[in-house]
Order: sequence, then C-alpha cells, then structure tokens
Amino acid sequence: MSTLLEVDGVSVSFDGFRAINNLSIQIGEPELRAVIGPNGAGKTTFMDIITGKTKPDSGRVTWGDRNISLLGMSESEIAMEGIGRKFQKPTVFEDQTVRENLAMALRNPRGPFAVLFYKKTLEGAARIEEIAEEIGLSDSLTRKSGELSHGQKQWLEIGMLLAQDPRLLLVDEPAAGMTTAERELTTDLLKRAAKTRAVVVVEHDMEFVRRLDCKVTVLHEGSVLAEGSLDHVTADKTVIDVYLGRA
Ligand SMILES: Nc1ncnc2c1ncn2[C@@H]1O[C@H](COP(=O)(O)OP(=O)(O)OP(=O)(O)O)[C@@H](O)[C@H]1O
Repeated sequence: MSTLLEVDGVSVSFDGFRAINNLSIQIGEPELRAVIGPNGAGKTTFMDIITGKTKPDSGRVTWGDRNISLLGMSESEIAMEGIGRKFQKPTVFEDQTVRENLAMALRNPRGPFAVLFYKKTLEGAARIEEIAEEIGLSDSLTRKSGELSHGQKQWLEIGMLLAQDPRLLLVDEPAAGMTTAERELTTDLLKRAAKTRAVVVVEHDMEFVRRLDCKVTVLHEGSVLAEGSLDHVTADKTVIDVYLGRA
C-alpha cells in the first residue's frame, strides 16, 4: 500500500478558533479508513481541506505518485485529480431513473481525456450494469430515483461517484437515517469499493465502524487523538475520556 494522500501539520482557524490544529494524517491506496470523534472535532473541516473548500493557514496537503500539493488547486481541479465526496444528504436527480442518473455521472467524466474515450454505446451500458450491481440496484435501474428508499438513494449517489472512478472517495456519515439492513449492505459496499481505491468514512455509529473492520483515526480538537484498530482506539484512556465516555 503506497501513500496516496498526506496531510502534514495542517492548521486552520476560524475567527481565532483553531478548528484544525497541526493535523497529520496519511491515507494509503488502496485503503479503507474510518474517521471518528466528538462533535466539533474537525472531521468536516478535515474533508473541506482535502477537497479545497477550506484553505489551511499552514501545513501541507500532498497527493498522488508525484506528491503534488493540493493547496494551490481549486475545488474542481481537485475533483479532476480523482477526489470524490459524498455529503450526508443524498443529491440524486429524483425525476430521473436510476439508469439515467448513472448515465449522467458517466457522461460527466472527471478527467479531460475521458470525454474523448467514452463511447456512449454498449460500453457505457455495460458500465452502468456493473455499477448497479456493485451498489445493489441492478433490479431498480428503471425506477425513478425519487421512489427509492433513503438508503438506496445513498447507494445510487455512491454509484454516481464510482462512475467517475475516483482514487479517493470521502463519505460523510453514510449510516445516518439507514435501517439496520441498509447499514450492513452499505458497509459491504464501502469495503468492496476500498479494494481498488482509498475510501475515507466519517461516521459516528460505532457498530457501523466495527463492521467496516478498518484502521480508525480519532480526531479531537482538530488533531489526531489516537489511531489504529477500533479495539485499540476504544481501549485508549484519553479516547474514553473525551469521546466514548460522553455517550
Ligand atoms: N466556517 C466556519 N466558521 C467558523 N467556525 C467553524 C467553521 N467551520 C467549522 N467551524 C468550527 O470548527 C470546529 C470543527 O468543526 P467541524 O464541523 O469540522 O467538526 P465535526 O467533527 O465535523 O463535527 P460534527 O461531528 O458535529 O459534524 C467547530 O467548533 C465548528 O464550530
């Protein structure tokens, strides 16, 4: 596993408040990583920094085989590099079918050359079937997306991101609002997706994180408090004091 993303000594303040404080995190390729931590720990800001929405005051964020800096790039340039982000609320086109949503995502390639190579033919159709299978919606391709359950909409949106073939997928609280069965399918989906790319999941639900069965980073006050297996971090006294003990 080689390093894909390196956040090194990053800090950012909002009106004098240090939301991210000398944060260093490395993400490998491929890798599945869970990021947990109490409210206000800086999880969202961490993702905002990676995607270019928030620019840090100091530190480095380097990416890919050539260690290029993401800091001078716009949000769309970063997306073109292959960083996809799934926000908490699903944003699929409800009036369109599942197939149409996936087709739109395929037609909207992230790379400048993809448009030249993409053929709107059998290849596209086969890719749609493939993604539908991966997200468990093979039987729902002709359904209007608005008719899907909350969990299915989340999977569709993950599928739309997978259509862009990201190297790093950031997923914000996927378990929220899902049934137990949907959560189980979602962990399977994320684990599969992370076999060939980096997937970073921010999540509060500990059962969900346990099922992900991956390395966990605990954030607190904008820094890494602990890192390792879920068993390792949940046995850590400071983690219990500032996070787990609060529940
Ligand atoms: N744009 C902003 N302006 C001012 N303060 C901000 C801004 N964005 C974040 N903060 C503050 O930075 C801290 C970290 O926020 P962040 O949303 O990253 O935490 P979080 O770990 O995602 O929390 P939650 O689990 O509640 O989503 C919080 O105290 C928040 O109020």
